[in-house]
Amino acid sequence: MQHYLITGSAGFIGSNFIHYLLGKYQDCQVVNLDLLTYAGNLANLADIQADPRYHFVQGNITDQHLVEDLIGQYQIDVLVNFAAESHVDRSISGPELFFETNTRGTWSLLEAARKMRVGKFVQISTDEVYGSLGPTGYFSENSPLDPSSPYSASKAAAEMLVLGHATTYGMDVNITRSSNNYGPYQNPEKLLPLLITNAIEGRDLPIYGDGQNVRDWLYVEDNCSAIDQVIQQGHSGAIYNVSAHNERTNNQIADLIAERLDGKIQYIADRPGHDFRYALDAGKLERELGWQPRYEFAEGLEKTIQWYLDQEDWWRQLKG
Ligand SMILES: Cc1cn([C@H]2C[C@H](O)[C@@H](COP(=O)(O)OP(=O)(O)O[C@H]3O[C@H](C)C(=O)[C@H](O)[C@H]3O)O2)c(=O)[nH]c1=O
Repeated sequence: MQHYLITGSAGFIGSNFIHYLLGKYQDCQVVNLDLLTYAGNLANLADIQADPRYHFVQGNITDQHLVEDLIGQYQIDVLVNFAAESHVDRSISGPELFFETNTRGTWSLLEAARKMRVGKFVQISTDEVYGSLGPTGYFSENSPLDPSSPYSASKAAAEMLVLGHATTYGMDVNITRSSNNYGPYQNPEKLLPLLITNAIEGRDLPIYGDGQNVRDWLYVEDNCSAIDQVIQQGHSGAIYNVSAHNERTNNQIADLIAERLDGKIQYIADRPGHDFRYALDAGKLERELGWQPRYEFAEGLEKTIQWYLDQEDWWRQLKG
């Protein structure tokens, strides 16, 4: 039986991952450590709060003593770090918190995991650590890191700390770098849920600059299956890109949503330092671990739109 400490699991990808784990493994214990910032929402986990395999603790990943206590108390063998400030626009207006949570926080977790001899440490990272691509080509795990924003720089720095602990202390670590996730429970500050919910509300769909920027979209459940596979089979020290090869311009995304929900696009000022294109080569994950995404983009998008249509109470509270 595996005992997981999963940080930041009241957020988007973390809460989806807990649902995935509890659905797949009858025999596991899951501790969710989450600070409950604006991005954490226990409503995401309401359906499992009484599950005896699940335990929630409110706290900060920078609190190393708390993390050490939890590791000891729950005999944790796998620590998965989802906890992060994740919104690029917020990192531009308030960068310090991104350093504190994403970089300092990862440091505290690593130190706690090292001292308490956790078996496996998995760092959830992002394709944004590579920076921006031109119109062609793909990032592989060997591409140089060239982050553009305080957010991506804080995540790249965190990765270096993880690798340093692996090399120096022999810790068993993995890093996953996924492309843009979408699906249920994503905060409507992010592009896809923002456009969907704005369209439902009859508001314009804001697109930065000329809308030609490209993102590589991954249905969140596919990211969860990839992370699970990395935990179970990932080679010690390895980094894995995670992508379903669904590149779309922001204009294409906005057009699809505008058409489906009768919305109107409005072009607005561009994001400073806006990366032009992300596109990942996920061949290593596919070849070494046999991972494949399950969802085509059209199916994932329709499921996502339907979820937001069905869950108005959930997102209206967040949009305030
Ligand atoms: C909020 C917003 C965004 N955009 C554009 C900016 C990007 O080109 C694209 C997606 O933006 P979003 O902020 O949703 O996501 P990214 O900046 O690509 O970053 C996201 O995906 C990576 C992998 C992470 O690691 C980040 O944590 C996650 O936030 O839409 C607009 O055109 N209008 C808007 O109102």
